[in-house]
Amino acid sequence: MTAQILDGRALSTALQAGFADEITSAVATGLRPPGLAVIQVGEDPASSVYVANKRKTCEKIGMYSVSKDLKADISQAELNALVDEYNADPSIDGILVQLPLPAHLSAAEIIERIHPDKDVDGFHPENIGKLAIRQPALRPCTPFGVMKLLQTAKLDLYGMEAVVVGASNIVGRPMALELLLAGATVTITHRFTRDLEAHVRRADLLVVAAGKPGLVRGDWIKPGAIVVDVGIHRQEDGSLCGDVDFAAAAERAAWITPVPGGVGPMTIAMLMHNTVQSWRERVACS
Ligand SMILES: Nc1nc2c(c(=O)[nH]1)N[C@@H](CN(C=O)c1ccc(C(=O)N[C@@H](CCC(=O)O)C(=O)O)cc1)CN2
Ligand SMILES: [Mg+2]
Repeated sequence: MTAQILDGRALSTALQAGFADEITSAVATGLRPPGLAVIQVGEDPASSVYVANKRKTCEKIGMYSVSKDLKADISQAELNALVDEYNADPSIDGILVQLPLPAHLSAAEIIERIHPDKDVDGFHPENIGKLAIRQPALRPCTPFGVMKLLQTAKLDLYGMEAVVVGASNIVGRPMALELLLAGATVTITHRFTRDLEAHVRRADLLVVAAGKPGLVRGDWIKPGAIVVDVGIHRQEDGSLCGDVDFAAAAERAAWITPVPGGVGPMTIAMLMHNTVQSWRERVACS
Protein backbone atom coordinates (compact mmCIF):
# COMPACT_ATOMS: atom_id res chain seq x y z
CA MET A 1 0.00 0.00 0.00
CA THR A 2 1.21 3.53 -0.65
CA ALA A 3 -0.55 6.18 1.35
CA GLN A 4 -2.50 9.06 -0.09
CA ILE A 5 -1.05 12.43 0.87
CA LEU A 6 -2.93 14.85 3.10
CA ASP A 7 -1.72 18.00 1.34
CA GLY A 8 -1.72 20.81 3.89
CA ARG A 9 0.02 23.24 1.60
CA ALA A 10 -2.69 22.98 -1.08
CA LEU A 11 -5.54 23.22 1.44
CA SER A 12 -3.90 26.17 3.20
CA THR A 13 -3.56 28.00 -0.13
CA ALA A 14 -7.24 27.35 -0.95
CA LEU A 15 -8.41 28.56 2.47
CA GLN A 16 -6.27 31.67 2.19
CA ALA A 17 -7.84 32.48 -1.19
CA GLY A 18 -11.28 32.37 0.47
CA PHE A 19 -10.18 34.72 3.26
CA ALA A 20 -8.61 37.08 0.71
CA ASP A 21 -11.90 37.28 -1.23
CA GLU A 22 -13.89 37.95 1.92
CA ILE A 23 -11.50 40.67 3.09
CA THR A 24 -11.35 42.34 -0.35
CA SER A 25 -15.16 42.47 -0.53
CA ALA A 26 -15.48 43.82 3.02
CA VAL A 27 -12.86 46.51 2.48
CA ALA A 28 -14.60 47.51 -0.79
CA THR A 29 -17.75 48.22 1.24
CA GLY A 30 -15.80 50.47 3.61
CA LEU A 31 -15.10 48.04 6.45
CA ARG A 32 -11.64 47.90 8.00
CA PRO A 33 -9.57 44.75 7.33
CA PRO A 34 -8.87 42.20 10.08
CA GLY A 35 -5.85 43.13 12.20
CA LEU A 36 -3.27 40.76 13.70
CA ALA A 37 -0.46 41.66 16.12
CA VAL A 38 2.49 39.27 15.85
CA ILE A 39 4.99 39.42 18.71
CA GLN A 40 8.35 37.65 18.70
CA VAL A 41 10.72 37.78 21.66
CA GLY A 42 14.36 37.02 20.84
CA GLU A 43 15.74 35.45 17.70
CA ASP A 44 15.12 31.71 17.80
CA PRO A 45 15.78 30.79 14.13
CA ALA A 46 12.82 28.40 13.75
CA SER A 47 10.46 30.95 15.34
CA SER A 48 11.76 33.61 12.96
CA VAL A 49 10.78 31.41 9.97
CA TYR A 50 7.27 30.79 11.35
CA VAL A 51 6.72 34.43 12.26
CA ALA A 52 7.90 35.56 8.82
CA ASN A 53 5.44 33.09 7.23
CA LYS A 54 2.61 34.47 9.36
CA ARG A 55 3.40 38.07 8.43
CA LYS A 56 3.75 37.19 4.73
CA THR A 57 0.40 35.38 4.78
CA CYS A 58 -1.32 38.40 6.36
CA GLU A 59 0.01 40.58 3.58
CA LYS A 60 -1.02 38.10 0.90
CA ILE A 61 -4.66 37.96 2.02
CA GLY A 62 -5.06 41.69 2.71
CA MET A 63 -4.98 41.44 6.49
CA TYR A 64 -3.48 44.30 8.48
CA SER A 65 -0.60 43.10 10.63
CA VAL A 66 1.63 44.79 13.15
CA SER A 67 4.95 43.19 13.98
CA LYS A 68 6.90 43.55 17.19
CA ASP A 69 10.35 42.03 17.40
CA LEU A 70 11.43 42.34 21.01
CA LYS A 71 14.84 41.87 22.57
CA ALA A 72 15.35 38.52 24.33
CA ASP A 73 15.90 40.28 27.69
CA ILE A 74 12.59 42.21 27.72
CA SER A 75 10.87 42.01 31.13
CA GLN A 76 7.55 40.29 31.79
CA ALA A 77 6.08 43.66 32.78
CA GLU A 78 7.07 45.24 29.45
CA LEU A 79 5.66 42.30 27.49
CA ASN A 80 2.43 42.41 29.53
CA ALA A 81 2.13 46.15 28.84
CA LEU A 82 2.45 45.58 25.09
CA VAL A 83 -0.30 42.95 25.18
CA ASP A 84 -2.48 45.37 27.17
CA GLU A 85 -2.01 47.95 24.40
CA TYR A 86 -3.17 45.52 21.72
CA ASN A 87 -6.04 44.31 23.91
CA ALA A 88 -7.30 47.90 23.90
CA ASP A 89 -6.57 48.64 20.21
CA PRO A 90 -9.79 48.54 18.14
CA SER A 91 -7.88 47.88 14.88
CA ILE A 92 -6.48 44.61 16.30
CA ASP A 93 -8.60 41.43 16.25
CA GLY A 94 -5.89 38.94 17.12
CA ILE A 95 -2.74 38.88 19.23
CA LEU A 96 -0.14 36.17 19.09
CA VAL A 97 3.05 35.79 21.04
CA GLN A 98 5.32 33.30 19.29
CA LEU A 99 6.38 30.38 21.51
CA PRO A 100 8.73 29.27 22.97
CA LEU A 101 9.64 32.33 25.04
CA PRO A 102 13.03 32.91 26.69
CA ALA A 103 13.26 31.06 30.01
CA HIS A 104 12.84 34.15 32.26
CA LEU A 105 9.37 34.87 30.80
CA SER A 106 6.15 33.07 31.72
CA ALA A 107 4.19 31.80 28.72
CA ALA A 108 1.23 31.01 31.00
CA GLU A 109 1.12 34.60 32.29
CA ILE A 110 1.25 36.17 28.84
CA ILE A 111 -1.33 33.76 27.39
CA GLU A 112 -3.75 34.69 30.19
CA ARG A 113 -3.03 38.38 29.62
CA ILE A 114 -4.33 38.24 26.03
CA HIS A 115 -8.07 38.96 25.95
CA PRO A 116 -9.81 35.62 25.22
CA ASP A 117 -11.66 37.22 22.28
CA LYS A 118 -8.30 38.22 20.69
CA ASP A 119 -6.56 34.95 21.56
CA VAL A 120 -6.24 33.73 17.96
CA ASP A 121 -3.79 31.01 19.05
CA GLY A 122 -6.63 29.55 21.13
CA PHE A 123 -4.32 28.95 24.10
CA HIS A 124 -6.14 31.02 26.77
CA PRO A 125 -7.62 28.87 29.57
CA GLU A 126 -11.08 30.25 28.69
CA ASN A 127 -10.79 29.05 25.09
CA ILE A 128 -9.29 25.67 26.04
CA GLY A 129 -12.05 25.24 28.64
CA LYS A 130 -14.72 26.02 26.05
CA LEU A 131 -13.18 23.50 23.63
CA ALA A 132 -13.25 20.89 26.41
CA ILE A 133 -16.99 21.42 27.03
CA ARG A 134 -18.00 21.77 23.37
CA GLN A 135 -18.70 25.49 23.40
CA PRO A 136 -17.79 27.77 20.47
CA ALA A 137 -14.28 29.17 21.00
CA LEU A 138 -11.10 30.23 19.28
CA ARG A 139 -9.43 26.85 18.75
CA PRO A 140 -5.66 26.07 18.88
CA CYS A 141 -4.41 26.38 15.31
CA THR A 142 -2.41 23.17 14.86
CA PRO A 143 -5.06 20.70 16.12
CA PHE A 144 -7.78 22.75 14.37
CA GLY A 145 -5.74 22.55 11.14
CA VAL A 146 -5.37 18.78 11.50
CA MET A 147 -9.16 18.45 11.87
CA LYS A 148 -9.72 20.63 8.79
CA LEU A 149 -7.31 18.43 6.76
CA LEU A 150 -9.09 15.24 7.87
CA GLN A 151 -12.56 16.69 7.24
CA THR A 152 -11.56 17.94 3.78
CA ALA A 153 -10.36 14.42 2.89
CA LYS A 154 -13.81 13.23 4.12
CA LEU A 155 -12.29 10.96 6.75
CA ASP A 156 -14.95 10.08 9.32
CA LEU A 157 -13.29 9.57 12.70
CA TYR A 158 -16.37 8.36 14.53
CA GLY A 159 -15.48 5.30 16.65
CA MET A 160 -11.84 5.20 15.51
CA GLU A 161 -8.98 4.31 17.86
CA ALA A 162 -7.03 7.58 17.88
CA VAL A 163 -3.61 7.78 19.51
CA VAL A 164 -1.94 11.13 20.17
CA VAL A 165 1.78 11.03 20.89
CA GLY A 166 2.74 14.03 23.03
CA ALA A 167 0.78 15.94 25.65
CA SER A 168 1.84 19.55 25.14
CA ASN A 169 -0.57 22.38 25.94
CA ILE A 170 -0.39 23.70 22.38
CA VAL A 171 -0.78 20.49 20.38
CA GLY A 172 -1.26 17.12 22.16
CA ARG A 173 -3.90 18.05 24.74
CA PRO A 174 -6.13 20.19 22.49
CA MET A 175 -5.66 17.59 19.70
CA ALA A 176 -7.10 14.94 22.01
CA LEU A 177 -10.07 17.22 22.79
CA GLU A 178 -10.71 17.78 19.06
CA LEU A 179 -10.60 14.04 18.36
CA LEU A 180 -12.95 13.34 21.26
CA LEU A 181 -15.38 15.90 19.81
CA ALA A 182 -15.14 14.08 16.46
CA GLY A 183 -16.24 10.82 18.10
CA ALA A 184 -12.90 9.00 18.27
CA THR A 185 -11.75 6.86 21.21
CA VAL A 186 -8.67 8.77 22.27
CA THR A 187 -5.44 7.74 23.98
CA ILE A 188 -2.77 10.33 24.82
CA THR A 189 0.75 8.96 25.20
CA HIS A 190 3.55 10.97 26.79
CA ARG A 191 7.04 10.73 28.16
CA PHE A 192 6.03 8.31 30.95
CA THR A 193 4.11 5.97 28.63
CA ARG A 194 5.56 2.49 29.06
CA ASP A 195 5.04 0.88 25.68
CA LEU A 196 4.66 3.52 22.99
CA GLU A 197 5.01 0.99 20.19
CA ALA A 198 2.02 -1.05 21.44
CA HIS A 199 -0.19 2.06 21.47
CA VAL A 200 0.95 3.15 18.01
CA ARG A 201 0.35 -0.35 16.59
CA ARG A 202 -3.37 -0.25 17.44
CA ALA A 203 -4.01 3.29 16.17
CA ASP A 204 -6.48 3.77 13.31
CA LEU A 205 -5.53 7.44 13.52
CA LEU A 206 -2.12 8.45 14.80
CA VAL A 207 -1.13 12.06 15.56
CA VAL A 208 2.51 12.46 16.50
CA ALA A 209 3.63 15.67 18.21
CA ALA A 210 6.55 14.54 20.31
CA GLY A 211 9.33 16.73 18.92
CA LYS A 212 11.68 13.77 18.36
CA PRO A 213 12.86 13.09 14.81
CA GLY A 214 12.10 9.57 13.60
CA LEU A 215 10.50 8.54 16.94
CA VAL A 216 7.78 6.49 15.23
CA ARG A 217 9.02 3.66 13.03
CA GLY A 218 7.21 2.82 9.81
CA ASP A 219 6.73 -0.83 10.74
CA TRP A 220 4.75 0.23 13.85
CA ILE A 221 1.96 1.69 11.69
CA LYS A 222 -1.27 -0.30 11.50
CA PRO A 223 -2.01 -1.12 7.84
CA GLY A 224 -4.61 1.35 6.54
CA ALA A 225 -4.07 3.88 9.33
CA ILE A 226 -4.20 7.66 9.03
CA VAL A 227 -0.88 9.20 10.10
CA VAL A 228 -0.53 12.87 11.00
CA ASP A 229 2.98 14.12 11.74
CA VAL A 230 3.22 17.41 13.62
CA GLY A 231 7.00 17.24 14.17
CA ILE A 232 9.35 19.53 12.22
CA HIS A 233 13.11 19.11 12.45
CA ARG A 234 15.84 20.65 10.35
CA GLN A 235 18.44 18.04 9.42
CA GLU A 236 22.16 18.56 8.87
CA ASP A 237 21.71 18.76 5.08
CA GLY A 238 19.15 21.56 5.58
CA SER A 239 16.09 19.42 4.72
CA LEU A 240 13.12 19.02 7.08
CA CYS A 241 11.76 15.82 8.60
CA GLY A 242 9.04 14.91 11.09
CA ASP A 243 8.65 12.62 14.09
CA VAL A 244 7.62 9.70 11.86
CA ASP A 245 9.78 7.72 9.43
CA PHE A 246 7.76 8.96 6.45
CA ALA A 247 8.93 6.61 3.69
CA ALA A 248 8.35 3.43 5.69
CA ALA A 249 5.09 4.68 7.25
CA ALA A 250 3.70 5.62 3.83
CA GLU A 251 4.09 1.96 2.77
CA ARG A 252 1.54 0.90 5.40
CA ALA A 253 -0.72 3.90 6.00
CA ALA A 254 -3.80 4.79 3.92
CA TRP A 255 -3.27 8.53 4.48
CA ILE A 256 -0.27 10.49 5.67
CA THR A 257 0.84 14.11 6.10
CA PRO A 258 4.22 15.07 4.64
CA VAL A 259 6.83 17.24 6.37
CA PRO A 260 7.11 19.91 5.08
CA GLY A 261 3.78 20.67 3.41
CA GLY A 262 1.41 18.95 5.84
CA VAL A 263 0.41 20.27 9.24
CA GLY A 264 2.71 23.36 9.27
CA PRO A 265 0.90 25.32 6.54
CA MET A 266 -2.46 24.38 8.12
CA THR A 267 -1.35 25.99 11.39
CA ILE A 268 -0.95 29.26 9.54
CA ALA A 269 -4.24 28.86 7.64
CA MET A 270 -6.13 28.35 10.91
CA LEU A 271 -4.43 31.36 12.47
CA MET A 272 -5.88 33.38 9.58
CA HIS A 273 -9.23 31.62 10.08
CA ASN A 274 -9.28 32.55 13.77
CA THR A 275 -8.32 36.16 13.08
CA VAL A 276 -11.03 36.47 10.42
CA GLN A 277 -13.55 34.89 12.84
CA SER A 278 -12.59 37.36 15.58
CA TRP A 279 -12.80 40.27 13.10
CA ARG A 280 -16.25 39.18 11.82
CA GLU A 281 -17.60 39.26 15.37
CA ARG A 282 -15.99 42.62 16.10
CA VAL A 283 -17.07 44.41 12.92
CA ALA A 284 -20.59 42.98 13.27
CA CYS A 285 -20.79 44.61 16.71
CA SER A 286 -19.37 48.00 15.70
N1 LIG B 1 2.22 31.33 19.35
C1 LIG B 1 2.46 30.14 18.77
N2 LIG B 1 3.68 29.60 18.86
C2 LIG B 1 3.89 28.38 18.28
C3 LIG B 1 2.88 27.72 17.55
C4 LIG B 1 1.61 28.33 17.48
O1 LIG B 1 0.64 27.80 16.88
N3 LIG B 1 1.44 29.55 18.10
N4 LIG B 1 3.14 26.54 16.87
C5 LIG B 1 4.51 26.13 16.65
C6 LIG B 1 5.17 26.73 15.44
N5 LIG B 1 4.31 27.18 14.34
C7 LIG B 1 3.51 28.22 14.53
O2 LIG B 1 3.83 29.18 15.12
C8 LIG B 1 4.50 26.73 13.00
C9 LIG B 1 5.30 25.68 12.68
C10 LIG B 1 5.51 25.33 11.34
C11 LIG B 1 4.92 26.03 10.32
C12 LIG B 1 5.17 25.73 8.88
O3 LIG B 1 4.63 26.38 8.01
N6 LIG B 1 6.02 24.76 8.57
C13 LIG B 1 6.39 24.46 7.20
C14 LIG B 1 7.91 24.45 7.08
C15 LIG B 1 8.48 25.79 7.38
C16 LIG B 1 10.02 25.76 7.36
O4 LIG B 1 10.56 25.92 6.29
O5 LIG B 1 10.64 25.59 8.43
C17 LIG B 1 5.86 23.09 6.81
O6 LIG B 1 5.67 22.26 7.70
O7 LIG B 1 5.64 22.89 5.63
C18 LIG B 1 4.11 27.07 10.64
C19 LIG B 1 3.90 27.43 11.96
C20 LIG B 1 5.37 26.51 17.85
N7 LIG B 1 5.13 27.83 18.33
MG1 LIG C 1 -15.80 36.42 25.74
